[in-house]
Amino acid sequence: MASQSFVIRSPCSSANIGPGFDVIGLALSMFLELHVTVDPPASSTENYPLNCKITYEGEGEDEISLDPEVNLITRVALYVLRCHDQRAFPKNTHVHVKNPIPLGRGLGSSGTAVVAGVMLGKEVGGLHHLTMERLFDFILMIERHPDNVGASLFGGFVGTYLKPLTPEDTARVEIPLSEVLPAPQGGVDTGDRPPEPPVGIGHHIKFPWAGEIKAVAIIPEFEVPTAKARQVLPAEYPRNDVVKFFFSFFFFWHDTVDHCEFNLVSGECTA
Ligand SMILES: Nc1ncnc2c1ncn2[C@@H]1O[C@H](COP(=O)(O)OP(=O)(O)O)[C@@H](O)[C@H]1O
Ligand SMILES: N[C@@H](CCOP(=O)(O)O)C(=O)O
Repeated sequence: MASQSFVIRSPCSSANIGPGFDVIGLALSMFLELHVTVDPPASSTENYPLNCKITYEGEGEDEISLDPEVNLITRVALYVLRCHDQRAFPKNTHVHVKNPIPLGRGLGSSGTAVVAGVMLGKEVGGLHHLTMERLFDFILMIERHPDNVGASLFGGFVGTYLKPLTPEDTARVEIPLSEVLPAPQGGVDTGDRPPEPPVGIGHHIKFPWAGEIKAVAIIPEFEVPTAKARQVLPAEYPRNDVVKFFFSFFFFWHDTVDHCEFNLVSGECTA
């Protein structure tokens, strides 16, 4: 393999927008960047686990692991690689992460990292046949709320939902995350092939965004993990609240989506 270098940029996102809970996401113009070099000549004497050296600057630099078996980005890349019978990164892979996105504060940093991870797996693995839709399947095996990841992958203002799966596929995707992402194993590779995603887990629709509306993010000085934030939500909602929800969706749609004709049959949205 010839040496190569490239940059992957993945935008952060805001989700749970208004009434679009777990459905609508918006990509924002702040990007996680992976500066990747793959330099296979045998000249290097350095040996990194799984052939991958990670360096990191920016938000989270004191807490994010540089071990490729632990780091979320490289674990996701390894998931994609191992589904294609590549057990490790190509020799002498260097991933330099530049991250301006605050962690655990509502800008979808984990979804952005997962999207960057599948892109990394695709590029270093030479897996050029993987379409954006197929990459979405891999992402949805890891992150089951499609809104943030849909926006980070496809860009812009995006509606997403998970498609109903057959009972067999439902059984296949209901698997612990640890069986999808290679767990830290102290350098021992079990050789297991991880479960591949069924085809077409999710669907997305791109909406035209009304250009007059600008996004302003207010970032708190404390972190709240998304999983913990969700625990305060009630399991059921009174009917009045549900009616208000649909009402607000109607106005949200009218005000936010610029001149969009939504075709309920095709799922297409045309400006
Ligand atoms: N650039 C990154 N590299 C590695 N892991 C990351 C990165 N960004 C986020 N993560 C992981 O995602 C976690 C934050 O996820 P989460 O609680 O869902 O918050 P957010 O709303 O920012 O997505 C971090 O604690 C870290 O484990
Ligand atoms: N619907 C998503 C929204 C989470 O947003 P985040 O920015 O806090 O990651 C989910 O619950 O995962």
